[in-house]
Amino acid sequence: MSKTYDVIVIGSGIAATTVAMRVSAAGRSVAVTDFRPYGGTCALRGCDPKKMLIGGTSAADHARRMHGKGIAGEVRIDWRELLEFKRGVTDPVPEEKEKSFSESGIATFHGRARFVGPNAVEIDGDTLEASHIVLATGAEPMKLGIPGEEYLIDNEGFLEMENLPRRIVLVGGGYIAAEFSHIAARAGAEVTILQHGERMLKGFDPDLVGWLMEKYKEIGVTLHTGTEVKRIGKTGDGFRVTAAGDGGSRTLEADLVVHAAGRKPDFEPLDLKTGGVELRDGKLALNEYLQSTSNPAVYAAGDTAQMGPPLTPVTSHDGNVVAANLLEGNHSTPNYTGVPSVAFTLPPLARVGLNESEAHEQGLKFRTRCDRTPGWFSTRQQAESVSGYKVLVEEESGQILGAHLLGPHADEVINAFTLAVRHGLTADQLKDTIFAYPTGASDIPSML
Ligand SMILES: Cc1cc2nc3c(=O)[nH]c(=O)nc-3n(C[C@H](O)[C@H](O)[C@H](O)COP(=O)(O)OP(=O)(O)OC[C@H]3O[C@@H](n4cnc5c(N)ncnc54)[C@H](O)[C@@H]3O)c2cc1C
Ligand SMILES: NC(=O)c1ccc[n+]([C@@H]2O[C@H](COP(=O)([O-])OP(=O)(O)OC[C@H]3O[C@@H](n4cnc5c(N)ncnc54)[C@H](O)[C@@H]3O)[C@@H](O)[C@H]2O)c1
Repeated sequence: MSKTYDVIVIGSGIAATTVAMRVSAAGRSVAVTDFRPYGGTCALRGCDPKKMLIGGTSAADHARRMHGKGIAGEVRIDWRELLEFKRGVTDPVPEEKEKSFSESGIATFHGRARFVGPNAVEIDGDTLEASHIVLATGAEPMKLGIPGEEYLIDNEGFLEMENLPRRIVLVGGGYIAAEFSHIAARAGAEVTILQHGERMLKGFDPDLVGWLMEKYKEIGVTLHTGTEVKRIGKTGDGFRVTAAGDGGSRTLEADLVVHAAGRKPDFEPLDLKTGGVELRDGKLALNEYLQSTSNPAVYAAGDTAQMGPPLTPVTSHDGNVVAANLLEGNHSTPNYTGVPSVAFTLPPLARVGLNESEAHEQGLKFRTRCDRTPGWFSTRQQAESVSGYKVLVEEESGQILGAHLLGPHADEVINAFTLAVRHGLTADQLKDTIFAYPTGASDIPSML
């Protein structure tokens, strides 16, 4: 027998939670399902567990930078203890999340949903029907289509490994490679990154990424750009990674090989065709209200919608848009202006708004302020050696078009620039703001 709800939400990450809680609070009957423990990528396999590990590595890194400056003695990371510290925060999430759904009157299911009709899904033998179905199914590591792919561990495996292996190879050179390499190298592993692009972190400003690369050298991370992984083989107690690059073929021995080569939604298990949900260029075909153009009963939010950048604050923004449209009819559209992004390296790298090539492409007239700032108080006080900024200001309006920051406080200071970019503040308005001193934000007027 089938069960009927107003809304079925597939997934239990931030996008799903935002929709389910808001719609249920408005009195609609809601069912949620996930085939993994409840909580989604950010809380269980992404942002939060990663930041827990970075907390430990950053404490050790800071102590090492302060060596001979008032801090004495060797600092060592105890991986097992750090993992336990992380687990203390992340392990309770699934139970707490399910409890909060149940307390809100949301029906909870555990299993993979697939469409059995335009308004119906099947979950482990149960058929659920609803006026609306929300896809909040996130993204998965991309298939690389190379021999030995099965030997790769993904973000989930890395963030759960019991022991830190000696030699780690990361396949890819984006966010995950940038952050995991900094964690592993600080914790004592020999890390190599194999990146098929020309440089790391292609979404970030090239000059600031170049400055950050000095840090990679300093902490002993080996980077091979222009290098594509072709095969992974098993050896007696480890793996052999074969890659091809400009300089020919390269073979590396490793104890662990990590997937850091991009993520995308996995639509296959959902049987979208049966649900009447069409794809366009491999993405869900959605209108501006995040509603399927082929099946109006279906909406999508977060990484699976692929409308904004695949970042946590975007997933909750999408979730709010979908919830508003479900409750009051289509009227809300997402606004992705000024979404900030941070690579949590040590020090962190951050951006918001346009970079120089995007501003040129839009035909904008702008001035750029850019400098390295190792001599600034905020950097010296942290015993850091690498920091800098680039800020783009539109000539005529004086508005901040984009900000790119590298340094000990970049991950927090970017939020002040986010406010400026999203709400059209001018450089003069930011300059006229009185920031608390001595903080990272008190550097802002000197960047304008
Ligand atoms: C290692 C890592 C670090 C990250 N760090 C950051 C960061 O620092 N800051 C940031 O902003 N973003 C970060 N991100 C990105 C961020 O985690 C994602 O953008 C966000 O979690 C996506 O949320 P979501 O709700 O769209 O999907 P998810 O949280 O991925 O939730 C989707 C859920 O749907 C379930 N599901 C899928 N298909 C089905 C099905 N058919 N039936 C039932 N359930 C299904 C999945 O099991 C999953 O739990 C990171 C990502 C990774 C991988
Ligand atoms: N701090 C954050 O906000 C954060 C942190 C981690 C992940 N994330 C999210 O998760 C997503 C996935 O992260 P990611 O680092 O896996 O992807 P990414 O898209 O950031 O980077 C993937 C990189 O792998 C390279 N690559 C692809 N195939 C390759 C191959 N066969 N050999 C060598 N290199 C290859 C690509 O050129 C690319 O540079 C990101 O898009 C991001 O939105 C965000």
